[in-house]
Amino acid sequence: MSQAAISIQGIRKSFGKLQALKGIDLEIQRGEFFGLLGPNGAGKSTLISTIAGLVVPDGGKVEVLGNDTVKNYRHARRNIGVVPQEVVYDPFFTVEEVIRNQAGYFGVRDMGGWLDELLDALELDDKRDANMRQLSGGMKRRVLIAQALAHRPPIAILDEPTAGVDVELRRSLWEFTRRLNGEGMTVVLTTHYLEEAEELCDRIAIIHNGAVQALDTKDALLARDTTRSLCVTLEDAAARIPETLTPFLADRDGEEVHLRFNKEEHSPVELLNRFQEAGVAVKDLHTFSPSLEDIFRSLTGEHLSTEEVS
Ligand SMILES: Nc1ncnc2c1ncn2[C@@H]1O[C@H](COP(=O)(O)OP(=O)(O)OP(=O)(O)O)[C@@H](O)[C@H]1O
Repeated sequence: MSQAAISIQGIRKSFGKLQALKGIDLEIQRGEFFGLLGPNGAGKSTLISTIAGLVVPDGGKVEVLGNDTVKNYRHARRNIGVVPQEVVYDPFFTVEEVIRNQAGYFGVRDMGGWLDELLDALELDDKRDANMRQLSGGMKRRVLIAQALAHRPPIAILDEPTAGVDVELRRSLWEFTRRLNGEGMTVVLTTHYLEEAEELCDRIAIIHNGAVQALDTKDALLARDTTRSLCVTLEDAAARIPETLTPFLADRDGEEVHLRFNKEEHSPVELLNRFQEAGVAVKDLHTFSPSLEDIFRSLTGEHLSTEEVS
């Protein structure tokens, strides 16, 4: 079957005068690990809510495995598990009850071994009888993920699942989502962590001001920027930069010199030779390529990361 997992066609949504989504077209294929990136207020959560049928668009339509999210809400909704950004929970239930209730809501009475698998993968085994209010913030977040996946949907949508989560848990969540994706689940992830998108996603849509600014594979996005950097450490901190290299000079701090060049026109070896020709000795060097953060910044003019990834 060639049907897309999620087909988004011309979605528009305004809140009063604010146009949150200005006509979004996206097709997410089955089995993809898809990243939705954008700065705060770009429209990512509104788009996710539209896919989940929680927001009715002003125009356009979304289909989940061929089911229209408005006309055929129940079928569309059953095929997705949404992990919301906000941690909302019922304080009166235990972890196991919360997960079972959610499965029941989608008509799954017998979770079989899936409950244990979820609890194990999310490291919640010893918390299965704990009351939700007894859990730490990170644990509650893990329960939200288990809850969203309780009915074993073919598509998982994770809205910043690792925001505020410690490094170790973040790693284990990455592993788990990667495993689910490897088993055939389509995963859509919104994140502020470019490191996360770079590591996990096959294709990435960059959303800014309610519109798709770029949509491509991660590798193609990274290849768009042909700028490269060469950083050298000079033997002599007072040495003059050869004139042939001054057009490339991005920064200098004593013996540390940062050169920026276009890889299609120049090479690091050529630039190093220019030092040698001018008799300036180089004691160390390294090169680096632009990151998704650089590409993101050049497309949107904004930084994506609001927190440090430690
Ligand atoms: N229910 C609402 N009523 C009014 N304005 C809203 C509502 N929901 C979202 N908005 C506005 O729509 C725009 C897009 O918001 P949205 O939450 O979709 O962005 P986002 O990309 O998910 O941002 P973040 O990364 O901060 O979560 C924002 O300007 C937001 O203030």
